[in-house]
Amino acid sequence: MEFDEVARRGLVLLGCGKMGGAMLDGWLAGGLPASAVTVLDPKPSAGLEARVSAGLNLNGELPADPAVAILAVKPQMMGAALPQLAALGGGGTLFVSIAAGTTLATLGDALGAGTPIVRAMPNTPAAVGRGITALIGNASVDAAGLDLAENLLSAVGRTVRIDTESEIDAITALSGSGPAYVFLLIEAMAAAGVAQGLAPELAQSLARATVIGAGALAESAAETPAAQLRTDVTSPGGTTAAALQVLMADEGLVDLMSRAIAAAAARSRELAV
Ligand SMILES: NC(=O)C1=CN([C@@H]2O[C@H](COP(=O)(O)OP(=O)(O)OC[C@H]3O[C@@H](n4cnc5c(N)ncnc54)[C@H](O)[C@@H]3O)[C@@H](O)[C@H]2O)C=CC1
Ligand SMILES: O=C(O)[C@@H]1CCC=N1
Repeated sequence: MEFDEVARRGLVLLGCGKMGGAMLDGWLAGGLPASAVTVLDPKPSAGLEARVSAGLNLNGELPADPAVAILAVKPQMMGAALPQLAALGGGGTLFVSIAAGTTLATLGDALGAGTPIVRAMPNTPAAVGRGITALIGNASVDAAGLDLAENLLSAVGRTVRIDTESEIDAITALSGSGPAYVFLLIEAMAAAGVAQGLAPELAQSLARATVIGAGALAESAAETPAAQLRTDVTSPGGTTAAALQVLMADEGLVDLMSRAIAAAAARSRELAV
């Protein structure tokens, strides 16, 4: 992407943990100069500290008029952390919050009337440019502000604009948290392989390669419904059918996933303050 305006005016990142760090990696890999980035984080990782030699401003003074400020602290820390950036509110700096739960109204109250704020929900595959981020702006964000947020987020994967803020709870539960479900699937498949007598290392690499390969196939066959891709694996009376009888039974994976995602969405609503 073109980082011109962000490179010229600067980007401030409040909180550089797993998700802030994943996005930062993506932006730097995409050509944003480290010297354009100011990170505020009381517990910087060693990897982040190593970027200081490339010009990244770590816990130093804020730029006077940054193009964008990214809020990537935990929702529970937002109230304590946000005052550090309050001086940038109400004006030309676009705020982009990726915090689960925290609403546009809450952020607007903290940052002052007229502050352009985009609420976004990314996921950690952003670190390798394969994230998916949903975003929505408040009433103070104009078309250029939304474009800027979308440009930044599309530098680390795909983006989708939404019209209703409350959809973010379900999106957080599905794609924000979703990578964890896939990693658990790898763990569960590997453990099941070990239970069937495979060596742990072999089971791990088979499980991982299977999920990676299936993901790539789902991507290359984007027009084919997942149900068809599943059917393609399933020989009548064969091994896959035997497994799917277990996974697709009442209270099987579909029911379990539905309950898991409902729990995550409920937690997202609880985190709303
Ligand atoms: N981890 C994920 O997969 C995703 C996380 N998110 C959201 O991203 C946000 C961050 O989550 P993670 O990166 O997982 O958490 P994390 O705990 O890895 O990172 C949070 C960072 O904030 C820093 N921090 C704490 N207090 C601070 C303060 N007063 N000022 C500046 N920095 C401060 C911490 O030192 C830490 O590095 C959360 O709001 C979460 O809801 C959104 C989508 C996905
Ligand atoms: O677990 C969480 O609350 C955050 C939001 C989505 C992914 N991680």
